[in-house]
Amino acid sequence: DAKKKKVYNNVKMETDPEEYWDMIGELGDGAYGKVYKAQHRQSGMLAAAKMCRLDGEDDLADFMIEIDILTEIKHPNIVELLEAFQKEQQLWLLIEYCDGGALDSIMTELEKPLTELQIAYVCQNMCKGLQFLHKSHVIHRDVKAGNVLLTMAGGVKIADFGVSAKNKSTLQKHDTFIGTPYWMAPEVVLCETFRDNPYDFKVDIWSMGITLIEFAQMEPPNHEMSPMRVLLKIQKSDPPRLEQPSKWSKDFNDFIAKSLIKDPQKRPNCEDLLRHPFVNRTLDVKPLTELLLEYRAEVVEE
Ligand SMILES: COc1ccc(Nc2ncnc(-c3cccnc3Nc3cc(NC(=O)c4cccc(C(F)(F)F)c4)ccc3C)n2)cc1
Repeated sequence: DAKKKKVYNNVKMETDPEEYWDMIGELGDGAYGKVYKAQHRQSGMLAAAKMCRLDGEDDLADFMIEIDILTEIKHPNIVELLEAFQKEQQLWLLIEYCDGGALDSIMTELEKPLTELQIAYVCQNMCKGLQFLHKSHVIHRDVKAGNVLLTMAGGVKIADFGVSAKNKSTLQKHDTFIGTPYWMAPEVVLCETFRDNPYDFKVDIWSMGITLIEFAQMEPPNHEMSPMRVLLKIQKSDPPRLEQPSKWSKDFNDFIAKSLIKDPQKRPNCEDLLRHPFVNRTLDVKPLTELLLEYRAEVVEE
């Protein structure tokens, strides 16, 4: 019988994106496939376009998890899916282009960490984005500076470049860990208590706490250790702290301590954290736009 044509309402089936979009540059060539900078011919709108190969029968169904998440989640602090195309064995995802790039690349390029005011502004926006994700019953599971995108206007957008959404359902596939261990919460490391755990969204709060240390020190805690050693350390040691606490405000140190509470039941959620004095105040976008102009100057220079 004719293969039942699956209807994917968010995907333009059997359509070539190049009918509407010009590929004007390359953004990266990661494990997931090629990513281009694309411009919409009609509107001039910019996008990041990722082409994924559909080799297996169930590949499209797996990518549909990512497409469904991104279609359903519309929030100023989460990257926005503009369009998705399927053409033969290719799936194209087009995401609104964030012209500031990823925060880990910005720190690497400028060879310096963020200031406390820049961290507070980014943290406030990340909390709002994560709050929305969690309210939509989506757990990110790989929060880190490399998954935070900026726009030159000072927009902060949570993305996920790492594993395909398929691995979002479980952290393990064929018993290999997926995702980077340095940002992993203790309960994830323990794992046996992890499945069907009502507090599993709290893993993103821990990873955000680790990401704040990464913003302040350019690297996550224990970055000098091997991934395997880190898993044991996270599980058995006290929560990490800033290396030089006296260099930072009491509020910043306290916010990190609360995000890095080992017991997920005692760890605060995004609502709780948005009431914390470190982020519960009017924060100017200026420190971040200054950072972006420095970064823009640096990149142009090269
Ligand atoms: C090297 O310099 C730059 C300069 C600008 C940019 N800007 C930019 N803006 C938007 N997207 C990207 C991007 C870069 C590399 C790979 N993928 C990118 N975006 C992207 C993200 C996704 N998916 C997600 O971000 C995603 C997937 C699942 C869940 C979630 C979340 F939980 F956050 F909602 C987010 C799918 C397809 C694409 C093309 N890059 C990046 C690097």
